[in-house]
Amino acid sequence: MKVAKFGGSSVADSTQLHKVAEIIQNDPERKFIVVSAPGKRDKEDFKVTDMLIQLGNAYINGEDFNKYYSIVISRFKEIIEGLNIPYFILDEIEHNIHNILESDDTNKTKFDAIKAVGEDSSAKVLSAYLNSLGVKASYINPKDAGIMVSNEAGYAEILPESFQKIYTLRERDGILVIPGFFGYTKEGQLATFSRGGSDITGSIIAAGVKASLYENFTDVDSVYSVNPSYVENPNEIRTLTYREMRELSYAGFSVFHNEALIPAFKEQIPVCIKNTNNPLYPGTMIVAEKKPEEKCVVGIASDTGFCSLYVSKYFMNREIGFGRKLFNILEDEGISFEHAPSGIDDMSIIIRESQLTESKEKIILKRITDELHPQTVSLDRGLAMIMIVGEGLVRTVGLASRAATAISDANVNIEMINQGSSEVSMMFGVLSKDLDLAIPSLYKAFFG
Ligand SMILES: Nc1ncnc2c1ncn2[C@@H]1O[C@H](COP(=O)(O)OP(=O)(O)O)[C@@H](O)[C@H]1O
Ligand SMILES: N[C@@H](CC(=O)OP(=O)(O)O)C(=O)O
Repeated sequence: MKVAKFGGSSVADSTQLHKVAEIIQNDPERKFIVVSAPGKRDKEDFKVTDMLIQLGNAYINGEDFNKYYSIVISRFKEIIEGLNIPYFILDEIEHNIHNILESDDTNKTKFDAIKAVGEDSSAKVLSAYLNSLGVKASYINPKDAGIMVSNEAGYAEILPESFQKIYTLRERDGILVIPGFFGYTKEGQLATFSRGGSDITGSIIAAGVKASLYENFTDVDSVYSVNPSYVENPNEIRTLTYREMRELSYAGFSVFHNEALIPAFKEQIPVCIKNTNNPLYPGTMIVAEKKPEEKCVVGIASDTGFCSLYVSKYFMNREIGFGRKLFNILEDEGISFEHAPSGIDDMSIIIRESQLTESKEKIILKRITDELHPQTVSLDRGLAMIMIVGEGLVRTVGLASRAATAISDANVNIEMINQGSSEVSMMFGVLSKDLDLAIPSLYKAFFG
């Protein structure tokens, strides 16, 4: 039995949904179908989830939300008409939105429930469409499927007790269409995963039902060695290990959510990234182990929006508890960190900029100055992280120098290097504005 997840681009309109139905019917093993909310139909288009977020924000701020409501409803109206399925589904979608807004829930819960309307509606639409084609299919709400999550709206995590119930879905008749992106807390409240979280639902279902394969259908033929927005026709990756894909998706390969690999990895379910627009193409397999390859680097990922908190103090290495006190300050202020390279007298902590408002920055710098008495403490914004990833990395001589040469060939200054903490990746920090130069140069050095 397989799980097939169809992303926003695959359910963006009725033409895409025709393809989805054909893919489902072409393989009787495709029993568990997970869907996202309708995504962009072209570059200028909007994602339904973004409109729902605008709707939720407008509602909470007491502003007029009708503009966003109409956009969402007209998108589903177009899809329902294009598929020629019963019109009452549109009424159901409208009722759902009104019920959420008029409920007694807190604004936080209502907001998450509104965010999930896109996925929930997509699943209802697809199961009705499959029925109209004579295929036995039913919509399954995540509560009914057993997806129980932690009480962290917008960042929910799966609870381990979910998997036993999910396994029982195997006994149900026909195709099960499950909305991605959300689950329910023990108290019965809806909570969404982080953005892009339908990939996580697909992986949870695949692990729960012990699927033979988790197929993730998107709009590209494969995972490429570099984000295709930086390089034309980049190298296609045929096979990746879970470790490689997790590092790459964490560092910016948005094609697959980095948290989505964990449930599949725990149950050793192979994952295949495939193209809804070219379903016979083999795609990219993600597996536990692969044969050693000639090329030790499989991909170069990058992401912007980081800052570096730099602290220096003589004899930092000998001051017992210095690191703990520094991290305690961050913990107290509710800040998580990404990397923390350190030296004898220095430590840099890489943090996502979105976490540090100007007032938070002031508080943290003052507390470090007052409580740790460093020589220097400063914060540099506008950083990008580049991650070079490959299983063979630790065994290959001269890789760091090849990468550093490629970056300097592009006339880009390296702000930071972090190698050694992960066996499969090497990290370089550069200024965000230099990414357009550094990435093509690195790509040329390793794949050109
Ligand atoms: N290394 C990469 N390989 C393939 N696609 C990538 C990579 N990095 C970023 N992407 C982007 O990921 C997109 C697919 O992910 P996403 O937009 O989330 O799809 P979906 O709508 O199917 O969920 C691609 O269109 C591509 O622009
Ligand atoms: N619709 C949600 C969840 C998701 O996974 O979407 P997509 O498959 O389009 O990345 C979002 O936009 O975050």
